[in-house]
Amino acid sequence: MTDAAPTPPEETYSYLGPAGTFTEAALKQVAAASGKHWRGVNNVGEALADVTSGRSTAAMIAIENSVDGGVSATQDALATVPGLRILGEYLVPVNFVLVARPGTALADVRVVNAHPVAYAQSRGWLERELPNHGHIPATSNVSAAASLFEGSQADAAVAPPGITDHLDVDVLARDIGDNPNAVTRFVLVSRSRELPEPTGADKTSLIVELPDDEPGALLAMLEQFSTRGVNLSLIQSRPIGDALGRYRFVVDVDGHIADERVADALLGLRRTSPNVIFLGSYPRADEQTVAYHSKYDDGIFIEARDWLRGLLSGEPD
Ligand SMILES: O=C(O)C(=O)Cc1ccccc1
Repeated sequence: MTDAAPTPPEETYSYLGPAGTFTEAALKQVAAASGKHWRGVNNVGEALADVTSGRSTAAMIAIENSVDGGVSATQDALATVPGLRILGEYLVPVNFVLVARPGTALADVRVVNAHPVAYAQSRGWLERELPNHGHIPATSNVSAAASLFEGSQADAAVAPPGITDHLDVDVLARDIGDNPNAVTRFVLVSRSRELPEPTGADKTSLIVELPDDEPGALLAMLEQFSTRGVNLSLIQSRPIGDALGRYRFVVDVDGHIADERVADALLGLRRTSPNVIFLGSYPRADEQTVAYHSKYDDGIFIEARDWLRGLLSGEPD
């Protein structure tokens, strides 16, 4: 008699919950997550801890939005939690409604529950229409509304338009976001070492530290990319936190680590930076093919390497 094979743990995906958040909408775009177990969590740290502990296969987290910039909690977590890789990016258009318990009028609203990132994106409307309001931070856009029924001192909440599918709330105002075209970028993060295949429309995410007190160190870092024809789509500084004036750079570059020009730039960074964290190469959400000059084609780098190898091994010219 043979032993039955152990049942593998159910594949789980963590996301900022509860159901109805924009983060859930991003996870719905992931074909591999369909039909799997989804675990709603309270913050980015909890989502990433699920991944590092092996409790979850992957986690969906917000990393950047078009109004308020980079999500610092996410950028800092990716810089400090070891072993994480980004498998893909997903874009979700975001707009917001102001909701309240049934029967509340806009004129009654004194205090508003809102996720800090949603609050930052609705600040113009809130300051104009509710100039004296107070703000209570919430863990997510849906929990902002849910807590109105759980003893919150707030009278209203900033929430996603789909909130009425989940909760019995009155919508006091629609489209309260300061930018009607706001988009949030999410990333799916895992511990997997498997690199997504290059598609020609890829992005590589890195975190780079600079040598201390070296004039021109930032320029030298940027030159690693410019001399290989590699375009940057994001560069943002975040304080390292141990002393004033020490920063790390969150960098997104066009291209895949399997592209020779990107690989060569990474070698240059590794030589010149005290710490380079490779967060992953993955397909761009906008599917835009990466454009670059033909002098940075893979074949040009390969030929140069072969030429050097030939010289070293004494091959005839
Ligand atoms: O996913 C959500 O709904 C969140 O609460 C986080 C968030 C906040 C603002 C814009 C996008 C995501």
